[in-house]
Amino acid sequence: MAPSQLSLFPADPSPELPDGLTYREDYITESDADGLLAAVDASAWLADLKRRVQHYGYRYDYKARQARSEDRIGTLPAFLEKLAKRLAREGVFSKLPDQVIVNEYLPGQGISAHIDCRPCFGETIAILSLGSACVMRFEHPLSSRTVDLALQPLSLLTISGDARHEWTHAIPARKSDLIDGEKHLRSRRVSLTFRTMQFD
Ligand SMILES: O=C(O)CCC(=O)C(=O)O
Ligand SMILES: [Fe+2]
Repeated sequence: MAPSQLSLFPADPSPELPDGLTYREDYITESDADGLLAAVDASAWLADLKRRVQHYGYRYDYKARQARSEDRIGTLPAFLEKLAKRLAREGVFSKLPDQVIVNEYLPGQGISAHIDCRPCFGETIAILSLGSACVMRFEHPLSSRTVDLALQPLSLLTISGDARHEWTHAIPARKSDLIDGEKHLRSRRVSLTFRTMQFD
């Protein structure tokens, strides 16, 4: 079994990741994660959604479901710039990511099924997970296929291709997940989502 499949939710005995998804465990170390969480927690949270978020680079407008050039906030802070540079250097992105959203999920919080804004953001989305594990659900609306993937802390998920354009992703709003057949109570999870802005 490929390492990327070890944490797949075993509802389907031979689940296959959607094309365009990559999942890597231990992308960062525990001490990197501690440093990132401290930096995030020293920054201001926006509390206008059900979950708290922070926006960097460009502000994302949840009502209009877009970010535009006029939504520019500024350059990424050093703690995110360092990761953005690593992601570009390693070829995860073909150019330096310039937009980051930090999401905080307390037990019971989630994000509803969506496709990240296609005209605003480039081909690749990269999500770094900190804190609690949680299940992300991918759904292919045309075929009704669903794939549940457990995102472990320190892991990096990249979404591109079919997974970016044809599948939705969501984090069910619940307090526990079934991971490898075992009930896993959620604690606080913080994710960092890196993107590249795309302008017409
Ligand atoms: O928090 C996550 O892992 C997913 C975040 C997400 O899908 C988004 O911000 O578009
Ligand atoms: Fe998303």
